[in-house]
Amino acid sequence: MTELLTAAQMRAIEEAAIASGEVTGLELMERAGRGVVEAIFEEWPELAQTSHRAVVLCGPGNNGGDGFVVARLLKEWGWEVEVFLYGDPEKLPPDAKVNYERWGEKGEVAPLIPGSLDQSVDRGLENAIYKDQYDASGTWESETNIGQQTIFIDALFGTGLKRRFEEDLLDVLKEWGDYCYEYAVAVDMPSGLCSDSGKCIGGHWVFSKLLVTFETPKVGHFLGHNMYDIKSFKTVDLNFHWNTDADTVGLLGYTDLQLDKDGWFDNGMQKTLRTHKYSHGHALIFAGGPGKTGAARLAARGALRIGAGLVTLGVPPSAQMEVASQVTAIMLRRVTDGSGEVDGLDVTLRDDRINALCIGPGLGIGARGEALVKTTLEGKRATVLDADALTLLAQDKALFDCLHKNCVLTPHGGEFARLFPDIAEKLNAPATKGPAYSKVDATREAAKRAGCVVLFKGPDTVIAHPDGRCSINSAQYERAAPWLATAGSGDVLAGFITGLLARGFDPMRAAETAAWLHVECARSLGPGLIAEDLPEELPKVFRDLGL
Ligand SMILES: NC(=O)C1=CN([C@@H]2O[C@H](COP(=O)(O)OP(=O)(O)OC[C@H]3O[C@@H](n4cnc5c(N)ncnc54)[C@H](O)[C@@H]3O)[C@@H](O)[C@H]2O)[C@@H](O)CC1
Ligand SMILES: [K+]
Repeated sequence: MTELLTAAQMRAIEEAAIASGEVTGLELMERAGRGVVEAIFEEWPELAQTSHRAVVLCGPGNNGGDGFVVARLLKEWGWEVEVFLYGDPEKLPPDAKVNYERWGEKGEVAPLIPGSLDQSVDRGLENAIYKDQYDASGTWESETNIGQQTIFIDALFGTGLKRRFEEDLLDVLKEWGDYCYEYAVAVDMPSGLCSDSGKCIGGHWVFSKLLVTFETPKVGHFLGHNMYDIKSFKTVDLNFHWNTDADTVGLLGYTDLQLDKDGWFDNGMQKTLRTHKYSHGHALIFAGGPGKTGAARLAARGALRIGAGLVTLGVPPSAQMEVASQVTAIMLRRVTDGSGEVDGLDVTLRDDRINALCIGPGLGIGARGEALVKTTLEGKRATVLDADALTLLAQDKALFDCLHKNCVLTPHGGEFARLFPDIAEKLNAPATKGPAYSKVDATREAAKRAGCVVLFKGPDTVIAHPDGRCSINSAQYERAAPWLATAGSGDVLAGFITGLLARGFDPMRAAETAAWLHVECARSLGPGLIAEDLPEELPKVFRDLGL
């Protein structure tokens, strides 16, 4: 799994490498700056053809130091380079100071103060390529795109951002935001955003198209939704040895899922020629009353498609006809209440082959729902609790206390806030200091309190285990799938997790694998997706994965 680091963890591994004598800080900075230049040419090969103009904004720390290296290397390529420094050059840290001086042999450094960017843009316009012409329809087009010859490098702040910007810097950055750039690069972080949480600490942040980070991405790169302007994300290898005992966060990727070509999934419950449907578990998913059964049916379809051997919908008698008219491969069983000889859940659960349950989608928050959640939790079987079940847990502390290690909670933001109001308050408080409390911190704290796996949904889904293990399933950058935010998509996710639990996955791995496949289905299908499509796309995704 790609390990995502916090600023403190990154600093620790860098300091260890320097202390071991393997590399100097100056060499790391040189590799970082060179990496940025290479990433620029890789991203925009057209820029390597001729010389261009670069505007580099350097900050008061080592991020600024990287900026001076980039400026020097671009100058050596024959580019026209303007460098601005925010802060006192005498106070630069040692390696940044060396690179400030090296740049000083090639060009000037202007202070970054309000107005300086406007003047720089004016200078750029003197050489602008004006495109005045008739377009195909005969309309006069006039376009002046400063981005056509200027590349902007944001090396103001990286992992060391600590507090809100002073007003003078805010003025400068608002000036920056007035222009639309075709070529804009964030060095390590978009300045203003926290590298641990992705939150805006500075009061404003710098927009870019390309983000270049170093050695391994930071946790904050994959949290929140502030980095929507970044179209491309690159990681430069700084080439030093490190490993860390710290609790790092994993970024989920295909190779982490141990999907196995011969057996679908390498988990001891593979689908092979020797197995039959009872080898792959039996999932029970509860439906709500009439007119509310769609959510559970979506979950059931998801559980079946992801490979549960059998899936049964537990329905109240009033909804039996509705559900029966809609399902075929999925079975149906009357479950009227938590207990009772006629249609009681306790009777259904006498069947030990039912090894995974899903409760919540469309369940309702009335007495039946509450009784079913209670009996479900008492059974201690692998269980996904979603939607209305989460509301019921939030309302009843005694019910919440019944959660056990085989549970998976799948809240979205609103449900999370109901279940863990104090944690959500910390998470949603305006960030004023770095590093800020993050969605990773919040999900870890929630998992510990609940004593089970918590999957906190979003384009930055965070999955945490009570023992501290944590991963992010990102639907950002090249995995962006905004069309996944559609009614019922969460029900399908709950069904995917349930299906994998039925197949014997442990709760953490079931949640991680399901979340990753859920995004893959959305990416495979593309815009126009509705929740019903997600389970139906799984066979294609499996096939594309070579399963
Ligand atoms: N960790 C690594 O392995 C490497 C880090 N490098 C670079 O070094 C960066 C981290 O350097 P630093 O720790 O010096 O951190 P930064 O350069 O991000 O900024 C720290 C400086 O900014 C000041 N500061 C923080 N918030 C401020 C605010 N709101 N207003 C004004 N000043 C503020 C701090 O007092 C400090 O002087 C990384 O992001 C990366 O760009 C690279 O040079 C190479 C290797
Ligand atoms: K930056």
